[in-house]
Amino acid sequence: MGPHPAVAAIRLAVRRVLHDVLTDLTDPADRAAATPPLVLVACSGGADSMALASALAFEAPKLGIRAGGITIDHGLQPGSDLRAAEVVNRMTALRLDPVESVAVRVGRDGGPEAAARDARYAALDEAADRLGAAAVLLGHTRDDQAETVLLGLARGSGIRSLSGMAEVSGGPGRTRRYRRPFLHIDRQTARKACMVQSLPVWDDPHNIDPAYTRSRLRHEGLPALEKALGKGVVEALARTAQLSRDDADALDAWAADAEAGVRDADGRLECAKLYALPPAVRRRVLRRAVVAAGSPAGSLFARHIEEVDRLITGWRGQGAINLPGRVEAQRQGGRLVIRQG
Ligand SMILES: Nc1ncnc2c1ncn2[C@@H]1O[C@H](COP(=O)(O)OP(=O)(O)OP(=O)(O)O)[C@@H](O)[C@H]1O
Repeated sequence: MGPHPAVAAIRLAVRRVLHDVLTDLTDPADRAAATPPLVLVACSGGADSMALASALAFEAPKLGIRAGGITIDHGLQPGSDLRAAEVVNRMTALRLDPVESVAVRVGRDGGPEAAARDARYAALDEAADRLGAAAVLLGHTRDDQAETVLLGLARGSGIRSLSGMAEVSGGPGRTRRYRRPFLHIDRQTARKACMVQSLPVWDDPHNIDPAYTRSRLRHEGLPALEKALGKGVVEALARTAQLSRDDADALDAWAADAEAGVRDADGRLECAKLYALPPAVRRRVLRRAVVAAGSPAGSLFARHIEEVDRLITGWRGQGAINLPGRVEAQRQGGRLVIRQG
């Protein structure tokens, strides 16, 4: 008898990703540096990442891959170090090796969720570099993706923010470090896979704390939407993410091409040529120019770009616009001058 369908589903998802990781290791230097290659799972001890850890432990040896695990202790609750130690034990019991717990100090920038995430990814990057990992697997599910799309929609900042999380994304110097094998797997399946394999899971109290936006969305928002629109809404939102990502990538590529055509010999942006571009492309060209001038991409919001755009489409002699990172945008003689002050 084969494994339970939930276990088969998570294993297949992980197997596919491990094949991709091996395909990406085409650089002979990479292959030589890490033989056999190491893949890490980022494990919180929750159902999603425990299911992921179990599937990685099962599939990796069959492909000649070493499987390890990292858990991050955010130090946000009393006893979090003991819990991290317990997660290490659980990963060790799955025969992952190496297994580590890394304690981080969570700052305050951008609210508690964002600060914890920043600290977590910095620690995962550091661990992956130090251990020479070819990839780090994350346990985000289709439900997480649906939540991310809704959060993006509520921000009102365009299709890039509707495109949710990528199946493959980068860290510093590594464009394809993070992999999300479960983006097409629902949370129930991950939970079921843990249950039938008798894997103990730890439910993060933050996930049910109504003080957190994502938690409210998970426990109140999405169920209300499902009630109103039907059960397929999670799947539809996840599909929206994929379609939006493809559209956003295409528009970004268009904007990269268009940018060269709207600069004059001195590299300044010509307002008349910008005006002639479709708004979606023009706003992207402006965003690229503002980021290139030194504005941190993470602090630049749609409203900033809209204001710069009004120098092109709503020109009535307005003054310089101040942007994050001490960048200034100003219209001068039919040209847009964007520079750091
Ligand atoms: N403390 C942590 N240590 C290591 N990895 C983590 C930690 N917290 C989150 N992750 C990684 O990020 C993924 C998404 O985490 P998040 O908290 O957003 O979702 P979740 O649904 O609570 O996941 P899980 O059920 O695995 O805890 C996790 O599946 C895991 O891979």
